[in-house]
Amino acid sequence: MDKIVVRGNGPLNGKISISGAKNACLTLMPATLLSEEPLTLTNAPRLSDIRTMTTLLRSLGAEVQTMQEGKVIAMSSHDADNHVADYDIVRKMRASNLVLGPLLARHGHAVVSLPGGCSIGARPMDIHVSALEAMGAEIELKDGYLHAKTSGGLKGADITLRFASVGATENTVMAATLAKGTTVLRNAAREPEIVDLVECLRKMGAEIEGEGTDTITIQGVDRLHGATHPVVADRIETGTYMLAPAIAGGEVELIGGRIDLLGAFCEKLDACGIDVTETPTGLIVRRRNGRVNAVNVVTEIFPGFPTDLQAQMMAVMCTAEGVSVLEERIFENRFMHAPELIRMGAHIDVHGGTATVTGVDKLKGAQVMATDLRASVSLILAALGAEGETVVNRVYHLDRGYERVEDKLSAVGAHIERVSEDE
Ligand SMILES: CC(=O)N[C@H]1[C@@H](OP(=O)(O)OP(=O)(O)OC[C@H]2O[C@@H](n3ccc(=O)[nH]c3=O)[C@H](O)[C@@H]2O)O[C@H](CO)[C@@H](O)[C@@H]1O
Ligand SMILES: C=C(OP(=O)(O)O)C(=O)O
Repeated sequence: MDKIVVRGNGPLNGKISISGAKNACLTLMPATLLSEEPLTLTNAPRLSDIRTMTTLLRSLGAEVQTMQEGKVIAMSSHDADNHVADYDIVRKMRASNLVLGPLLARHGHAVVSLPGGCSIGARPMDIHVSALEAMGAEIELKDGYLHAKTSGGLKGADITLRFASVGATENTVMAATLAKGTTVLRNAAREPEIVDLVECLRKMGAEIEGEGTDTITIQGVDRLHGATHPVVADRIETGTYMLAPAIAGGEVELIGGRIDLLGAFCEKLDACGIDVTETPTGLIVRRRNGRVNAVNVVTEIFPGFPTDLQAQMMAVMCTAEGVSVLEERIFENRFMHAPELIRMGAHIDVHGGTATVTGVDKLKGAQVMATDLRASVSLILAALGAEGETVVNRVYHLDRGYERVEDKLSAVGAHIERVSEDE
C-alpha cells in the first residue's frame, strides 16, 4: 500500500488545475443506464472511485470506454440480462447505490447490494427506498440485497424526503425521468452535483424543473436519448487546495475553481483572514497575515458549509490564533482525523458531534493513518505547515477522490512524494 511523505517547507506559489467532480461523475455515470444511446462525459476525474463505477456498470452490461487518459468516458447501455449490483463491487463504494433508480426505471426491476456503513457513519438507504416505494416500487431486503420491482412501471408521485439526502435525491430524480406522469420531489437536496446531473438528464431529453431548489418537478418521458456532458468542477477539491496556502502561506491560483459553488466556505475563509479573488480562469487564494484566526464551523446541507471540507478546515484550525468549535451535523462519526492530528501536536477535544480545537504555533511531523478520504487529505494539509516529516499511511482512501495529489501540490512547491510499499 502506498504512503505519502510530506516535509513542511513554507510558502506555496503557482497554479493548480481543478478536476471534474468525483461526486458529480459518480451520479452522471449511472444515468447511462436510463438510455440505450451513448452518454459521453468529458472532464471526468481520474480516480479509483470512477474505475469502481466503471466496473459496476460493465457488470450490468454497459459498454464503458475511457479515452484521453480517463478524462473522457463514453458509455452505452443496451438491454442487458444482469440487473444485479454485486456486493463485491458495492461494498467498495457507497455511490454504487446510484444504479438502483436507473435500473428500476428502465427495466422494472433491480437487485442492489446494500452498501452498508463506512468509517464516517451508518449511512442507511431508507430515504431512497421510501421515495422509490412512493413511485410504486416494491422493495424488500433479502440476503443483504435490496430487491426492487414494479408492476407496470414507476408512477409519478408527490414525495417529501424526511431529510435532503444527496443520493436519495439523485436516485429519485433519475427514476422519475422514465416514470408515468409527474413527480414532485420536496425537501430535495440542492447540491451543485445534483444540478449537474439534471443538466445532463435534460440534454438526454428529460423534463425537469427546480434543480438547485428544494422542490424538483420531473415530468416522466417514454425514453431518453444520448448526450455529451462536461462534469462540473470539483468544489471539494477546490476547497481543499484553497486551504493549502492558508496553512503553508504563499499564493495559489486554482484554475477552474468556482467561488459560486463554495459560498459558505468562502465566508469562513474571509473570517479566518484568507483572501479569495476571482480571476478569468479560476480563483487566487492567499493568507492575509502570518497566522489565520480561529472560526467556528457547523456542517450543513448545501448551501451550508460542506461536511466534505470539515476535516480539511480542522487541519487549518490546528494552528489558528484562538479556539474554534467544529460541529459535524451530517455524519455521526466524522472526526477520525482528530486523533491523527493530535499525533502531530494539535490540541483537539472531541465530544459527540463537536470538536474544540485550540490553535498551537506549529504542528510537528509524525507517522499518521488515513482513515477516510477527507481525513487523508486533511493530514496532508496539516503536514504542509508542520515542522519535519509526516508520513501519511494507507492512502488508498485518498486515491478515491484526489487525482494526482502529489503532482498538483509539488507543482506549487510542496515537498511531497508517494512511496510504494515495495520501494
Ligand atoms: C458520492 C457522493 O455524492 N457522496 C456525497 C453524498 O453522499 P450521500 O449521498 O451518501 O449523502 P446523503 O446526503 O445521502 O447523507 C447525508 C446523511 O443522511 C443520512 N441518510 C442518507 C440516506 C438515507 O436513505 N438515510 C439516511 O439516514 C446519511 O446516513 C447521512 O447521515 O453527500 C454527502 C453529504 O453532502 C457527501 O458527504 C458525500 O461526499
Ligand atoms: C464521503 C465522501 O464520499 P462517499 O459518499 O463516496 O463515501 C466524500 O467524497 O467525502
